Amino acid sequence: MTTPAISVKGLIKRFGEAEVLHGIDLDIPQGQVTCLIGPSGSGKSTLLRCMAFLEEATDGLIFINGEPLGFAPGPQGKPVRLPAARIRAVRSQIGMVFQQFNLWPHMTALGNVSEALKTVHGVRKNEAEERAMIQLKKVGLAERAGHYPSQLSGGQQQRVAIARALALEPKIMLFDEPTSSLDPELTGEVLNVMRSLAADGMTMVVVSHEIGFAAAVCQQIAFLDHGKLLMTGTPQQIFGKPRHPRLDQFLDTYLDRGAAMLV
Ligand SMILES: Nc1ncnc2c1ncn2[C@@H]1O[C@H](COP(=O)(O)OP(=O)(O)OP(=O)(O)O)[C@@H](O)[C@H]1O
Repeated sequence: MTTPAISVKGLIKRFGEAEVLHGIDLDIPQGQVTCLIGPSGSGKSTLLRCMAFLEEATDGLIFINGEPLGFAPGPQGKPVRLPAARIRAVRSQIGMVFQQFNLWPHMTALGNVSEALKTVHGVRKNEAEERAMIQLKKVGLAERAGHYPSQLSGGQQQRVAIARALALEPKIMLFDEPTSSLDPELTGEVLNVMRSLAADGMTMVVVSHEIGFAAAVCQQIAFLDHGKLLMTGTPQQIFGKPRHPRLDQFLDTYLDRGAAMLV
C-alpha cells in the first residue's frame, strides 16, 4: 500500500483547558484532494494548522510521507519532540495558503513569489525570478508580475499567494478557507487554479465552505463536528442519501452557498 501523504494518528489538541480535537485519525492519500468540512468551530483550521506544524499537537502523531512531523514515538509510547532542523526539513514538504493573502505590499507579484526562494533557500536572483515566473504563469498571472498587491484584485492576490507557496516546490498543499474573503466571481478564479493543481496530481487538503467545490473536485471528504471526525469518504458516500442527520443539518445551513446541487 502507498504511504499516505499525511497520516494523523490519535491527534488531540488543547488550548489551555479546552480540548478542541478529541483524537483524530485521518490519512491523506497521495495525489488526491481531501476537503475538511464541518460547522464553524468544529476544529477544521486547527487540524490543518497541526498538519503544517503551525500548531503543536497536545498528543498523538502526524507523519508526512511516512516521516514524523514535530514529534516521534518515544520509548514509553510518549511522543518526543524532534530537533528543529528535522522539523524544518519535514515541514518544507508542505505549502500553505491562508484566507488572508499576507502579501508584502511593497513588493511586486514577482517579488512576493521569488522572495523566499532568495532569502530562505539562497537561490540567486535571476533563477529565483525565473522560477517565480513559472509559478505566476501557472496561476495565470504572468502579465501581472510587475504589479503591486494594491494593483491586484483579491482573487489575483490569492493566486499570487498560491504561486508563492508553489515556488518552494511543496509535495503537499494545504488551503485554509482560501476563498472566504472573496466575492463569488473572484472565488471562481481561485477555485479554477486549485482545480488545475488537482488535475496535475498535487496532494491537497482544503478547509472550505465551498460545498460545490468539495463535491466536484475532492476525492475524499472528512466531516468534522465538535472536534471529532464524524465521517470520512468519497463525495458520493458523504453526500449521497441517506445522510447522517448532523451532515444534513450542516448542509441546510449552506444551501445558499453551492450545496443546492447536492440535494
Ligand atoms: N489559538 C486558539 N486559542 C484558543 N482557542 C482556539 C484557538 N484556535 C482555535 N480555538 C478554538 O478551537 C475551536 C476550533 O476552532 P477552529 O478555528 O479550528 O474551527 P473551524 O472549524 O476551523 O471554524 P471556522 O469554520 O469558523 O473557521 C474553536 O472553539 C476555537 O475557538
